[in-house]
Amino acid sequence: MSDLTLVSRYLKPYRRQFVLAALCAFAEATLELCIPFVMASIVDVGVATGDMGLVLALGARMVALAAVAGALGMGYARFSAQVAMGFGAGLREAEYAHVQDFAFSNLDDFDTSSLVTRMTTDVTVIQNALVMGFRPMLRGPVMLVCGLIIACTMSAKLAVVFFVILPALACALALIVHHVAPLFGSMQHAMDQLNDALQEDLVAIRAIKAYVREGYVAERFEQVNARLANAATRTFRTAVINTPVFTLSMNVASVALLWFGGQMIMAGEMGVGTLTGFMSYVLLIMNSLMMISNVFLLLARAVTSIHRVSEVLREKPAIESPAHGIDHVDTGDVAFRDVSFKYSPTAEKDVLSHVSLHFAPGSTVGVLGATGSGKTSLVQLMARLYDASSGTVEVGGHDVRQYDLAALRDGVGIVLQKNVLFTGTVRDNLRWGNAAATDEELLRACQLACADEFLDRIGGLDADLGHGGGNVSGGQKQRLCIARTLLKHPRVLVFDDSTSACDMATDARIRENLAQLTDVTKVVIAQRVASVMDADQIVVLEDGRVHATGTHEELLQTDDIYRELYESQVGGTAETSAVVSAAGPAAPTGPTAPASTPATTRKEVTDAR
Ligand SMILES: Nc1ncnc2c1ncn2[C@@H]1O[C@H](COP(=O)(O)OP(=O)(O)OP(=O)(O)O)[C@@H](O)[C@H]1O
Repeated sequence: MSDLTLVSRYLKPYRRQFVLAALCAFAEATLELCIPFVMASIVDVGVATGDMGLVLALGARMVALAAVAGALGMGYARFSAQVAMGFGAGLREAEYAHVQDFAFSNLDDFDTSSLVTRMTTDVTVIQNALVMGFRPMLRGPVMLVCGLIIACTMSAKLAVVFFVILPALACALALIVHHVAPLFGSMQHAMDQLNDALQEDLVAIRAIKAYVREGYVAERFEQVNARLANAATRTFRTAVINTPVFTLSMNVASVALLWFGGQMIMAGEMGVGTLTGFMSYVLLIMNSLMMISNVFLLLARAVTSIHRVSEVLREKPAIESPAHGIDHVDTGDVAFRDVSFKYSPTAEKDVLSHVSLHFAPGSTVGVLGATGSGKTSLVQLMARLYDASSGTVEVGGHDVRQYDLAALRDGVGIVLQKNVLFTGTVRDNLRWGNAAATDEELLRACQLACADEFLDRIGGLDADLGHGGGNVSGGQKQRLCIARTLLKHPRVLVFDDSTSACDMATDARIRENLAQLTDVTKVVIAQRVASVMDADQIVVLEDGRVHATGTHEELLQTDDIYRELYESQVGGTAETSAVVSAAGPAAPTGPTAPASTPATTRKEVTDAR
């Protein structure tokens, strides 16, 4: 019921059309009820007395009634379409807007494909229930009650037939609806699974081809497709039983009425016209029951969808802006104070454990650690993409929870590990960072991110990046994503392995350029020691804990993990490395490539391919 109240809120803008549609349906049903009555008079009075004038007058009345009923039916179609389509659009919009407010943790709770189904198929199911169910929902009870009253007035004796057959039919239809309602739930779930498989396979179609796994994914798709087909077959196999049950009841009622009615005519208790009119009401009454059962079937399906849509609308965003939050990040000072974090409150183990760190404003901080050690989790807390489970994360001297979310995320610019570009031009994409940026500002950001090196080749700021940025290479995509974040002019800039697809020389040039941003704190997560060895501070994470912090030289001396990483990537023993390090990182194997490195490197050519 609460789901229904929640969803019906989106009907409010269409109240007028809703009432008009209801009035049309109601009036149409009432007029239709009068028609058999007039028909009985034509036969019993007009034909019986041979009064042709009366027959014609009553006939004209029947035609007029039918015409007005038809016009009302059209009125209903128009208003109900406005209600259903407007309501559906409003509901989809509300779901979409609410999903935009979801925190990362909310998104972890819903599969993308399920969200898609809930915004499309489920809304369509509710719309269909409105368009197809509203009219019979109003007409059904009106026709049933009025039909029974009129039938009783015509012949109370004959109407007894209804009181035997109708309860039996009602019970049978109720049983069918009761049985079929949960089946709709399983069918929608199977639909989610199909969408999930479809989405994953289409997104990964290139990888599927590269690994020659077409056969495997086709088989997997066949399975989910068969599951949906089976669920739908089970559901509709049961749902359609109401048609033969209805036909059977109808035929039994007709035979019984003809049998008893015939005897009554022969006994002179009833006229032929009355029986003819009565038979029309049989059809009307049975039809009304059929309508009501169909409405229940539609509603049973719609209720499942309403519940699924309500689940989305009810999901409370895990992270929200505080009222009157701080609207600007003033400095790039970052502090983690005894921070622990896990993705789910029920998870046994913390992903980050008692992390305490301080990054000075304007400094460069490198974050290293094995995969899964918690690097991404650590930096996500700075922009409040997730909230720490305990302890506090401070940016610019304030707890991140005190900031207005938009202000915080403008102040802490993250180039995510799984970065994305969108359909559109380079300019459109860069302006995600700053909608008001001029072309000069866009080009300056591209220069800093070393994206200017390929920009002319792909067609400049007007180049079309294609769907998901598919027209550029991995390394080029990363550089455009860096430029986009730079345009936000953040106080803290976070690179989550954001240059992994760039060659070493480009990586070094980007770092050199970013070093010019002296008032910006730069936090660089990297797999390559070379990417962070110039940093003011390097944080080594192990299994969610801070294993060590220090400069490159300090860590070489004191930290086993760092030393091993350095030796495995750069080569040499700790002693020789210390010598190398003492000699400066500009050694041939170091990170800073000669300034004369050609703009287009072997790696980039490979990327472009
Ligand atoms: N959305 C999530 N839900 C649940 N667990 C997660 C989620 N994201 C990451 N984890 C888990 O948290 C741990 C730390 O992951 P995180 O991504 O922070 O590591 P990382 O050091 O950045 O790894 P990598 O270098 O591979 O990117 C891992 O064990 C991972 O499985």
